[in-house]
Amino acid sequence: MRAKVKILDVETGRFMVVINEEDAKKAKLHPEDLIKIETAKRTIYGDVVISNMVQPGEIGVTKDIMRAYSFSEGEMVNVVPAGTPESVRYVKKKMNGQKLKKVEIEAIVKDIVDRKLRDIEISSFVTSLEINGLDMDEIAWLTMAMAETGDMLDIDRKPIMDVHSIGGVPGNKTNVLVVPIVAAAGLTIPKTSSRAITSAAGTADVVEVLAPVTFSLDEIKRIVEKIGACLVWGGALNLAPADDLTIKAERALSIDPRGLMLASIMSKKYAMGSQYVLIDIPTGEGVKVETIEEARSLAKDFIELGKRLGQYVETAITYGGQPIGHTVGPALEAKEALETIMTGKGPGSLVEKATGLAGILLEMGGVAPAGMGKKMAKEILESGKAYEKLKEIIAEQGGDPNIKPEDIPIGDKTYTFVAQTSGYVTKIDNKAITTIARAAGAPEDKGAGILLHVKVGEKVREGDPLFTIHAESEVRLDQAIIQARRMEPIRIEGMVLQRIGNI
Ligand SMILES: O=P(O)(O)OC[C@H]1O[C@H](OP(=O)(O)O)[C@H](O)[C@@H]1O
Ligand SMILES: Nc1ccnc(=O)[nH]1
Repeated sequence: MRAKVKILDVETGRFMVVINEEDAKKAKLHPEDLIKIETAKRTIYGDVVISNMVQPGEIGVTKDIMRAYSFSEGEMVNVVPAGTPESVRYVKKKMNGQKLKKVEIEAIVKDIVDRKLRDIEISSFVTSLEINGLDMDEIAWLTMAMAETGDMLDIDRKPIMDVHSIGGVPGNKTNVLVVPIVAAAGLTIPKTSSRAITSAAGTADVVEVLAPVTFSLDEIKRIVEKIGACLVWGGALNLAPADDLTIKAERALSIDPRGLMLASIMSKKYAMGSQYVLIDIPTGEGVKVETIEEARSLAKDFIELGKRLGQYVETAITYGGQPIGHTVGPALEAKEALETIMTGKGPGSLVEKATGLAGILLEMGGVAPAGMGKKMAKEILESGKAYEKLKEIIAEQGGDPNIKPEDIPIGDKTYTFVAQTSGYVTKIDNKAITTIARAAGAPEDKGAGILLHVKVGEKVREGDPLFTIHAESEVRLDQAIIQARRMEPIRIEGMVLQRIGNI
């Protein structure tokens, strides 16, 4: 069928093509069918939506499509039913627990990027990876396919350093400090982050409170060649574009299958041209990796994958048994990160982790002698040089470099939970903290989240505040309170844990 393009002021988060009811009947098209739109220059795929908001002979394209492919109003296109893509068979093969071939993985990734696989199929693929996993060959093929279906950055500075956390631990604003410390030492670090996957705030969500994070590759090249660093959102770029589409399914399910996580992280590092990569593996109860053995095995996989891609990878297994610092949620975390970098002082967990990771990078990049990296990182943080570099990053990315922690708006609907008994904090439940912060509206509501008044090991008296929930709306606050009452986010125990007798 030939049709005239009508540009719609509608955003759906998916590629959708609106067809008039009469046309749909004639062409035997049904809601959610996959259709192909062809012009002389391009072919794109989208899901059918049937509506009389377009006239017979017209198709409506949404803003989501327009952002990726520009059409002009009135342009004539061919509309053809697309049928089921071949790669669905390969998704099913993985569901059955079979190893995929290189070409099959390439077909799946290409179809994800071309939007031939819809959210339903992508989420089936993600679920099949969660259940059946990938071996190292499959992971390497997936990584390359994800990188090669997008653009590559070529920065005119060497060496290129990079850092990436596998995430999972609440409050992980660490890399907002690590990147400026490393760049202040003269190294180049073009950092891309994803938004939250399983947590209440990804690094991209946190940085966005301070400055825009959405840039083109050319803009990133300009920023990094000028100041040696950036803190941007990877999903905005055509950099490993399948990543953001699979992350969408992961976020909805709050899962991050191991093989896909390796490919997600390393495809972006590869496309950014990173040569020396440090991977942070937070380990502890209630995060992605719960035991040191699992962390070591994952570390080995990252290093092996790096070798196959020609990158030098080191890993740091870090303490993830409770949140990092005292804040969880984009604005609260941005505030804490800014306070810490401005004064050189902050929560022990945040300062220790940031300077520990930055120190490893300073040694990997050859600017600190072996064993001296952490000391140098601490000096850079305490001297204010890291803060100066963060200000440069904020300014180059279009934010206000003079932003102060107190300027950052935090959700003003609050509720504080207090200790019901005196004792010691013996556990902060990572999963519960994330669930409550998300219920409060994080990461979409930037001001939503949790402020922790205590950390593990601290002594509390009955009635002392334990944590405050911040939300931007009363409804969200109530939902978060309900979640918090259902769970035990902070456990308080006396020194005598149990009395057992007469057995
Ligand atoms: O904790 P969750 O949401 O699962 O993981 C996602 C977070 O982990 C990584 O952190 P970084 O950018 O290396 O600091 C990602 O980029 C993202 O910010
Ligand atoms: N799966 C992922 C985990 C952490 N960061 C990413 O970019 N991707």
